[in-house]
Amino acid sequence: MILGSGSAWDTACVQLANAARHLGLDDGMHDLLRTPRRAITVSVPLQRDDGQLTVLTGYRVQHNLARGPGKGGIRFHPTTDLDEVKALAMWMTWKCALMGIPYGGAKGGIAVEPAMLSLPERERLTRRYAAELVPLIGPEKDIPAPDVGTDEQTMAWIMDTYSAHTGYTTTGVVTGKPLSIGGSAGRAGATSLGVQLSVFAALRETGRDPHAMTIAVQGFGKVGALAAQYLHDAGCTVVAVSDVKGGIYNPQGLNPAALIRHLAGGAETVVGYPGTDTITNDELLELDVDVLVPAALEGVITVENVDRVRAPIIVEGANGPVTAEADQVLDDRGVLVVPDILANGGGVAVSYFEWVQDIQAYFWSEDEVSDRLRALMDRAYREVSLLATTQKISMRNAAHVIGVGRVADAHRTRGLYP
Ligand SMILES: NC(=O)C1=CN([C@@H]2O[C@H](COP(=O)(O)OP(=O)(O)OC[C@H]3O[C@@H](n4cnc5c(N)ncnc54)[C@H](OP(=O)(O)O)[C@@H]3O)[C@@H](O)[C@H]2O)C=CC1
Ligand SMILES: O=C(O)CCC(=O)C(=O)O
Repeated sequence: MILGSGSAWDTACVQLANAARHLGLDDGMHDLLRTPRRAITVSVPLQRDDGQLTVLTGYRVQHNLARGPGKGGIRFHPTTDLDEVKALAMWMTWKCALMGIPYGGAKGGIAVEPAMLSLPERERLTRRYAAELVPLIGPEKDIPAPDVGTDEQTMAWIMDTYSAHTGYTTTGVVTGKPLSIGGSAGRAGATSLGVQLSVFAALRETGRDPHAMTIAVQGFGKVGALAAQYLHDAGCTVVAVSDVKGGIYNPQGLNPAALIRHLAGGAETVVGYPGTDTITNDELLELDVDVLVPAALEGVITVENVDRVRAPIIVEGANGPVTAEADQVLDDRGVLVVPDILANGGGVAVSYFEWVQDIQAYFWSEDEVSDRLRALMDRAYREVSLLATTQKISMRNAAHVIGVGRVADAHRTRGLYP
């Protein structure tokens, strides 16, 4: 195992290097797979509601396009930078290959705190950023989707801005759109459903009874909130959840649906929810639970805290929550880590279904979407688990070996590499 410095980009490069070594890839192919195909930085001027002009920085990285158009979310977050977006784009490449969907990997973002912007400011910012991306994106080129700090409305503005440039409505340029303009049934909960299915697959594999399981979920956003709800609805006891302001804990279990309603009713944070103790995000990661689901940001389990992480199973709802060094420690300790590119692959899988439906202009029922998602998740989990068991490698390494191997194969088959 090769170790790195702890940044998302370093972690992604270490994971690639481990897979490349396992696959016996030569240095040229390894370089080709590491290097982003395109990386663009754009300045995004934003006129604030008070008339002031602020210039923000946006990014879009198309990491690899060998298997199809770029695919990946757009993040609005204050610490977003080019290296983070490169890492997230690389993970999208392996994720799409692992899920068996015909895309390359991409990701984008703007370094901004969206909570500080009014709705009209968010719209102006999104449209201006989208206008800068118009030459790069499109249903056959690169298809953005929501990520941290963005949502269905953001996708609607991007779709509209793109369509205004092309001169006709192009629904397939983004996924994760509202249903009324070509979104797919089931996309909003798809990542979370995939996380729940991954948790259950890991429990089955290790002979654990879901009804006896305690679970902690970090992050109560688009992924974390519904993952907590689906796990609760499926019989697990969700004892802790958190957002950026902190976490809440009740050893008897929380009711995620009631908590979601509490937030929809205007509460700004989960902290202070009646009948719960307040804990920090660090404390949540270190709880004595059966399953830990990090579903916020990358790099939260590091060499600094990994020895205090007690869950025997970690299912990565977030991208890159465990650094490469911490991952090695967990592996040595026998912790079962279901890696991000598998565990959260349900989101991009249903994004693929949305794009297919947009292109056909023919839409499926939620049951059809959910059945197809379950089939893709099940196949991907079984492939990773089988390789991990037969080759005696971690689920992380196995997932990367499959994803990286498929992309390398696409390059060889196309003849871009001898
Ligand atoms: N959306 C999707 O379909 C997919 C998302 N992912 C990944 O899942 C993760 C979460 O994404 P998503 O749910 O969409 O994002 P959201 O923006 O919807 O939610 C993020 C959540 O994390 C919380 N959070 C932010 N910063 C911190 C922090 N420093 N410590 C603890 N909690 C924090 C936020 O709190 P607050 O609301 O208070 O800011 C919020 O609850 C990301 O890693 C993303 O890349 C992966 C696959 C698909
Ligand atoms: O739905 C998509 O296209 C991408 C989702 C995403 O950004 C991710 O899987 O990390």
